[in-house]
Amino acid sequence: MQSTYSELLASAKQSIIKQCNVYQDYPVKGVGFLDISPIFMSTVDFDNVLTYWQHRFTNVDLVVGLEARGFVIGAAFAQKIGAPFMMIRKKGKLPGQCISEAYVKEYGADEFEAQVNALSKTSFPSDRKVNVLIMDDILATGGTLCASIELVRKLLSHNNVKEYKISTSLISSIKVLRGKEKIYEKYNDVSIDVIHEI
Ligand SMILES: O=P(O)(O)OC[C@H]1O[C@H](OP(=O)(O)OP(=O)(O)O)[C@H](O)[C@@H]1O
Ligand SMILES: Nc1ncnc2[nH]cnc12
Repeated sequence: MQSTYSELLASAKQSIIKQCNVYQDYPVKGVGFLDISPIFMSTVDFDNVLTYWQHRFTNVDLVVGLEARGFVIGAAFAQKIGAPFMMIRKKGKLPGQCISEAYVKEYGADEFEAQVNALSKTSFPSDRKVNVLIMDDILATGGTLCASIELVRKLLSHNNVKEYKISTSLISSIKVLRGKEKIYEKYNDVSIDVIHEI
């Protein structure tokens, strides 16, 4: 019998709790690092997460994965739902003309880039809003996600996509760091879906 939405969410949440580990004072003192990588070693647990997302997000026209852990998550989900996948990479990793956004994350500063022509060969629906899903593992301070949203908005504008909805999907978020609030303050039209908030 088909699982309900709440059963799928509960199953995904349990898989994350079961597989993910926290490392104190890594990579720097004061950071509680949430390591989600073990979930990729369990096809059952990883699929629980992907299956929840498959029911949570429909009509996804583009999946965007954030370097590096977001690549694993986003590419797997994009392939599962049959959607195109685009990488947002750290500065200096992408050839050709790029747009960039510098940002600060919980334990340092970084800069994202996206190729200007990344969407040039992709055809999007013209009879409804284009649904873009940005995927990553952790929402901590929100600096990373903010930068990725800015790049996606610029890319969509560059490709004359005027009607779109940007959704974001994370395995986990760290509530005390108020990353969600940072995003909602800057982008009130973006949705944030987190399976397991700690
Ligand atoms: O919410 P924030 O405070 O901005 O931090 C969240 C980001 O930090 C990590 O990326 P990081 O660039 O450290 O690493 P990775 O290359 O290992 O994914 C994580 O994967 C998120 O992308
Ligand atoms: N606490 C944390 N755990 C894992 N990844 C992170 N990226 C930023 N903060 C993090």
